[in-house]
Amino acid sequence: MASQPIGIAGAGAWGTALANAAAAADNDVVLWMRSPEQAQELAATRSNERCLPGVTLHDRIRPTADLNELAACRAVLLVTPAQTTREVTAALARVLPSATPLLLCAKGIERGSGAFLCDVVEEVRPGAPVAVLSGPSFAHDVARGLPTAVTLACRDAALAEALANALSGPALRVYHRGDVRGVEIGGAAKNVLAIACGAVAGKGLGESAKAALIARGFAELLRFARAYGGEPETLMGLSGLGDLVLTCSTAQSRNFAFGQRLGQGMSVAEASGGKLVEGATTASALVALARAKNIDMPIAEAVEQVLSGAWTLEQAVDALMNRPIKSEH
Ligand SMILES: NC(=O)C1=CN([C@@H]2O[C@H](COP(=O)(O)OP(=O)(O)OC[C@H]3O[C@@H](n4cnc5c(N)ncnc54)[C@H](OP(=O)(O)O)[C@@H]3O)[C@@H](O)[C@H]2O)C=CC1
Ligand SMILES: O=C(CO)COP(=O)(O)O
Repeated sequence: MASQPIGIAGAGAWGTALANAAAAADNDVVLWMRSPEQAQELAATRSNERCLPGVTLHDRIRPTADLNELAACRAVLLVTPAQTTREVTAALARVLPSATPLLLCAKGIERGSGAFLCDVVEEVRPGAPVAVLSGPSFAHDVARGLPTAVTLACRDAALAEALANALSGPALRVYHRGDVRGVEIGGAAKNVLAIACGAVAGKGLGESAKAALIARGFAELLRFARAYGGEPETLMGLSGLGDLVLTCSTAQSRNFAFGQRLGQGMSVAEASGGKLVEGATTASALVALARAKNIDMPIAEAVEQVLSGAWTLEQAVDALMNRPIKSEH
């Protein structure tokens, strides 16, 4: 069992960084990507210059474009954008044994259905083990071997512990937990809130406003998680508060950088700079889920109104500042 490789589906920045971390944790790694040309290039150059420049692939990583090579893995990490979860899980379901655990590493909520990603995976692979890996972790930091700590959640406690041990290495500490819903909510929602923090930075509204947004954003996260079955303690940990603080603090985050460009006056269409901005695709689904249960999420609402073109940023700031004064908790 221990000699089976770890599989990674998706060789973007995060998939490649996790491949290096898993290899550093003494695993053979099969790194799958959809493009045969990219797989050949990674195998030949031992680097992924397009997605993670300047990082050398660990010797124990085998790049491939053949999905069948994941069939012999002891677990597969799904590291493609949130909105591709259904499609890629369906492709994996055709080749993986039903007992192979799938670890979701994307952060988002499915648009259209409003489904949490673990529910999407369970729908596509009924009865197969599913886990989620999330927390404050920039791909470049992990790939460079900088100290990082994340949370892995799985309803099967023994499996959560085994997977956390398998992936923990010299620079990556993986904590385990049973609260799958809480962990995935933290990762999905913090991206939306980080857009707001970026916009505050881009508009020059000051560090005090940013700190207020983080604290009030965290209150939104807690309310949402409670209503959808997440445990408050989970949200207070790495995958909630930890990732919210990281993503709201620096333009190293694509979500923050996107918000920052909006704040500087760029249009929604221009601001992503061609990069994956998960908060922008998840905002409408998050807000729809909040409205469905009457959860007060004014910051997420404001982000959604700006992204949909209903409000300008100035209107969003006015709306947030002119809410009725109330008790803090
Ligand atoms: N980057 C980071 O620091 C972190 C990212 N994450 C999360 O991980 C997820 C992926 O992010 P990241 O790796 O940075 O994104 P990237 O944009 O760097 O990479 C996305 C990868 O997914 C592949 N892909 C896209 N669509 C499909 C598809 N339909 N089928 C198969 N492969 C596909 C892309 O392949 P191709 O090149 O062929 O298009 C690319 O390799 C996101 O949800 C993100 O929030 C989580 C923690 C940290
Ligand atoms: O999730 C991340 C860090 O934990 C990466 O954030 P971005 O997608 O905003 O770059």
